[in-house]
Amino acid sequence: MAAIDFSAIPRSALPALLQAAPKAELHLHIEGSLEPELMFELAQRNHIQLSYPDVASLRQAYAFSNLQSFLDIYYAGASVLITAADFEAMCWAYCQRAAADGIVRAELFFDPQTHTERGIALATVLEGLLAGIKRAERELGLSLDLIPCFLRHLSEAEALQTLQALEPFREQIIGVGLDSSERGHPPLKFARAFAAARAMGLHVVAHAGEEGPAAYIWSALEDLGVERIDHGVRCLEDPDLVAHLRQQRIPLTVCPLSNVKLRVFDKLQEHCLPRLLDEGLMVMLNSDDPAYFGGYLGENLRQCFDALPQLGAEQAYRLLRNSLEASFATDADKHTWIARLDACFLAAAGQSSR
Ligand SMILES: Nc1ncnc2[nH]cnc12
Ligand SMILES: [Zn+2]
Repeated sequence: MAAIDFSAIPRSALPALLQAAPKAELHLHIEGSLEPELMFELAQRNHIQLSYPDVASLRQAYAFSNLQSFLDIYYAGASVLITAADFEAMCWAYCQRAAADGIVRAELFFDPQTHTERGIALATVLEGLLAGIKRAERELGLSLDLIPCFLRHLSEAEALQTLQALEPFREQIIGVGLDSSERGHPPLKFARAFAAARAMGLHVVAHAGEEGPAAYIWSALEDLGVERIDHGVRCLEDPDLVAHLRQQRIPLTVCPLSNVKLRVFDKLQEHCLPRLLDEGLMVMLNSDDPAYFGGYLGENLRQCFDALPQLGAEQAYRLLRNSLEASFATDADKHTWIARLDACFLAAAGQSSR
């Protein structure tokens, strides 16, 4: 392949290119894709009373001061999910939006304990999500996999019980993650649960360095053995960590609109994304909880390229390519998608693909 001449791609061409080019989403909580309209529909169907009278007032409540203020509302929202059909509807709705954004691969987080604690069987959750996934693979041509996450505000014993409950579904998941309230819950707390997951041959990832310090990123790498860091934006506070992340090519699944909504950064213009790219880190964009944070992956890309004039065609290519490379898809699939990505950028630069 000819080297892509990024200087030949004008900034005005980027929105269409970012939209059309193949990309992966690696940090998406499927419960965070539950839009208020569907939430109210499911609440009515399941005879559940929400704390807000209508969609408009619920949306108004989406003004968060930090991660915990969001999580309180997010867990309450998930309480409308009761039957497999509910999980399927939520999953299918996300997949349609993902396909419209040019996503070819998505690795979906879900929180088993958020549902089992309410008496919903893990089998029901998985039956619904897998039905949505199968439909999206068939009708939209997406490549999808599931990553259950342990809730870090709960104990390690509960994480181990959850892992045990997941064992019958081993072939339906590709990895495990760690999410929920970060501060006060260092990764080390889950060292045995992650060792057990690795022993099952599962991929392992963890949220770290979103609100928590750079030390939590080190701990996720060293104590849990994670392959990717979810968020990780606070790595910049530790130059040794930045050097390590660069040398080891550890992916950081960065979520800019989430970071602004949860007040990690005051505004997108102040987001550290350009610095992370300048440091040569393997970053890509993700939507995290798009129904709550004001946009899906396409919107994250659009708003970042609008707000950050330092980003151009080369950075756009890097972000998309990193997303595909950092995925847990097969090498053959990654190769196919990267060839398509290259063809998109070569065409935009007016170069031939051959
Ligand atoms: N951004 C986030 N951080 C931690 N836990 C989460 N669960 C859902 N979204 C999350
Ligand atoms: Zn997240």
